[in-house]
Amino acid sequence: MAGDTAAALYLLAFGGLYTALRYSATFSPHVVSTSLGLTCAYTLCACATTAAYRLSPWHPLADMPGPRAWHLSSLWFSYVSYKGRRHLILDALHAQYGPFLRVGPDTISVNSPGAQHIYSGAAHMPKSESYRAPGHKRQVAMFFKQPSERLHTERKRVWSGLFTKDGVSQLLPVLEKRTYDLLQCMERRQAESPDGSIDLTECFYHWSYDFMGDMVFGGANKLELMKNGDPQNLIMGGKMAIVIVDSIGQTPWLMDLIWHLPVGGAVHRMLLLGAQMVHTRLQVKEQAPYRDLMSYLTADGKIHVDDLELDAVIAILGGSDNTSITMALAVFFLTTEPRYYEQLRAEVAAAFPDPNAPLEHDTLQQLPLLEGVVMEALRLGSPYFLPRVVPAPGAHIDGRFIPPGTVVALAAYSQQTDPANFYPDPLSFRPERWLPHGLGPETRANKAAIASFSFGPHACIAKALAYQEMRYVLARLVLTMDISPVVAFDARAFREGILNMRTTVLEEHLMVRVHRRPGVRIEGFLH
Ligand code: HEM
Repeated sequence: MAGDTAAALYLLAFGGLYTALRYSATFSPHVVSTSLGLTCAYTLCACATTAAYRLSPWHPLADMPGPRAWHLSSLWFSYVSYKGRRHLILDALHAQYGPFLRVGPDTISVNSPGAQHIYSGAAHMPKSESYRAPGHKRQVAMFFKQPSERLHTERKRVWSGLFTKDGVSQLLPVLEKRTYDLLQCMERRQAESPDGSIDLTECFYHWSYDFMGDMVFGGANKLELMKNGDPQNLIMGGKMAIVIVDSIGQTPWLMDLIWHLPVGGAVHRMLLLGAQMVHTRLQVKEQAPYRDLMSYLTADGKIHVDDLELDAVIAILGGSDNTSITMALAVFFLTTEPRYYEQLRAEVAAAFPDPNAPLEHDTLQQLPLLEGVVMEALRLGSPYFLPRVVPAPGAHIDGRFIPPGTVVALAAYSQQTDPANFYPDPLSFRPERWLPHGLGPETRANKAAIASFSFGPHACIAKALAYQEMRYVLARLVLTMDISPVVAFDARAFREGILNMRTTVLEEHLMVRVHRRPGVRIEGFLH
């Protein structure tokens, strides 16, 4: 039962009790306090019985180790998720308790390569309730959680038209234009800034929103964040919506309640924005010279407009958030260890001696250090916790039986920093670990352990495009710009302030100075 329905029934029961006492033959003047007392007593009994059962040896997860307090209620895990250091806390707890860790009454985290099976098609594990659309929304999808595997496959097939080789190749001129817009935006903001510095992450956020606006709506919504800034607070509003779903969503009944409170406003606003954008796009007569996502979704007229709105939100958020933050982290690591910036430039410049030349993707993906930079930024920057539900009659992970109904997720960060997979210096940004000679004869760089795009039928639909975007922008940046952190920049504080709640939130700004390289043209330069 949804949390808000349960709360309504609770109030109804209280009202019923009050009415019964009020009009009973043995009427007492303390009818309100008696009703309240009885309701509280009932609540306490219900909580105590539930808590006792969750801690008891009869609970199906009784033999799973983990902090006892976390077994009592999923509220702990919601709180830990909300604070943004869940991946670090889980990592420490896995080190203490082993690969299987009970993190809630019905939830476990698994730190083992075998846990990738959770996401495979063969496991048939649906996304957990944390992905469910709150507020009894009619739509069939929230963060791509469809009610059945068949509906999910059907919807993904419609989307996939855009992500074929042909679909993506149409977007490349747009990517190139938006990247030149980014370079101009960086220079303009720097010239306008009183201390001559810019927040590079913000520039990347704005770039990715503008590019997604083109990709999803053919530019019909004219967001133009790089030009106009973000007066509607789209970026932080979108992030807040993800944070709420990823943290409070771990306690689904609470999510249903939050939906009706002001704190759920970020999710409401995001859905409203999706609705407005779809509406604008559907009104536009003149289409873009390439196929946008909406053209695929509306092609056969079968997808309900409510679902179009939700898909638009998924595309804008999913498509802009991860890419921009991965690039920001890559530049953070490259500029705090400038030898990497120089080495990367040397590699890219050897392949493209003219900094304004078109950057063919086939060449970009052959550049080993560029690949290493992207892989390291993904490895350290995507500590996701993606919960799935074990179907009946249960499942085996690494030979251990997991009862049906258990919510289970891979401890991605622990795998991505495990010395068994990445050695030496698993916690450091070392792009050369991906090169043929790596970091010496002992090097381990286990690509299969990178869970950044997840696995199986729900894996990221845009993985190839995302790689293409990141390679393209990073290559163009190093070819055209010198970038250095401002003198006061504290790299340690920046790294410690990287929070993750499925979206990455930075406590510190990535403040840099940029200088255009000699011979580079930016204004009006397009192929
Ligand atoms: C560095 C960039 C990106 C990363 C690291 C990334 C990561 C992921 C991950 C981990 C998932 C699985 C989520 C889950 O199961 O809860 C996912 C799914 C998804 N991503 Fe991405 N993503 C990126 C870029 C993009 C872009 C550019 C788009 C474009 C719209 C996109 C669209 C989607 C969609 C639609 C899904 C749902 C797929 C499904 O459930 O079948 N992503 N992504």
